[in-house]
Amino acid sequence: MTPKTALTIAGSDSGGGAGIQADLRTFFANGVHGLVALTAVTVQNSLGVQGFTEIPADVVTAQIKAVASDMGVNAAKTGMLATAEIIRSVAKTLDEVEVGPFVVDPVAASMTGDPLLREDALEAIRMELFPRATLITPNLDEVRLLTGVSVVDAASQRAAAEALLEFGSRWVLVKGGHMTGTADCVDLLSDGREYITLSGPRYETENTHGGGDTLASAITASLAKGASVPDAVAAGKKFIERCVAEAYPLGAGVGPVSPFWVLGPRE
Ligand SMILES: Nc1ncnc2c1ncn2[C@@H]1O[C@H](COP(=O)(O)OP(=O)(O)OP(=O)(O)O)[C@@H](O)[C@H]1O
Ligand SMILES: Cc1ncc(COP(=O)(O)O)c(N)n1
Repeated sequence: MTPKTALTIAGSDSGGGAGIQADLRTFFANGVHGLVALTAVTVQNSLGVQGFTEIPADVVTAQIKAVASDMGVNAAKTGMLATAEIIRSVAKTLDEVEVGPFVVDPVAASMTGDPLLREDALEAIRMELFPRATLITPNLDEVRLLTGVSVVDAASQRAAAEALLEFGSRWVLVKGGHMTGTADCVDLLSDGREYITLSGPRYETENTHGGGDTLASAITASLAKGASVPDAVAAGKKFIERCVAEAYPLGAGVGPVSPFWVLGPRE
């Protein structure tokens, strides 16, 4: 049977832990066929991002149009978008082709602090993509950059969700992976009417490279299969928890979260 399809519009991670590599393996692990519009090639390992080259904007949009017109897209997500020009071109293309539910992960920098966007591009994501998004999934650094709100507890997490919804997405997920002083990892999902707290154990590990991408692509896979946003986010949270629990060291720096558990027990 032909599986549902999910499109990632994102960059490549030569270390294989984040970016399209994380998205494609998460799509596979969640039973959907992955489609790709590559935006940038990063030179990256466990220690950080040494540099990147962006793909010309017309080549990014041609990839989207090629797969959408022929194969159909049941849901789509964005990761690293690199430049304001790519963002504006993607936004225009989304008005011309059907991609189903649309998840925007406003990736601004790697977890090692290296920029993944040229200057002024985050503002373009806010202006051009948030109003078109079914769901946006910022982490706490991105929340601060976008709204000025520093999330330190449940009240400020809710204030951040309210401020982010002003930018026009239908739903927002304020991820709490980087919140300090909490025993659990608490993410907050809201559409302005419902406020849904997703709480799970915080695993002791340094190896969380690709965690944000993996969560957003697991959510996108569920949306492609027809789940509601709350159900897709709940399933994504369960998926990422298991991936963080089984994360492994690789290289001298930060290792990746692991989807290998889906293969069952191995030697
Ligand atoms: N140590 C942990 N244990 C369990 N879950 C975690 C842990 N760290 C992050 N998570 C979960 O992983 C998901 C990604 O959250 P996070 O806030 O880390 O996003 P991010 O900063 O975009 O990710 P990245 O690590 O890729 O930069 C969230 O659902 C969060 O609750
Ligand atoms: C190509 C690409 N896309 C996204 C990330 C963010 O992932 P992380 O925050 O885990 O470094 C990354 N490092 N590289």
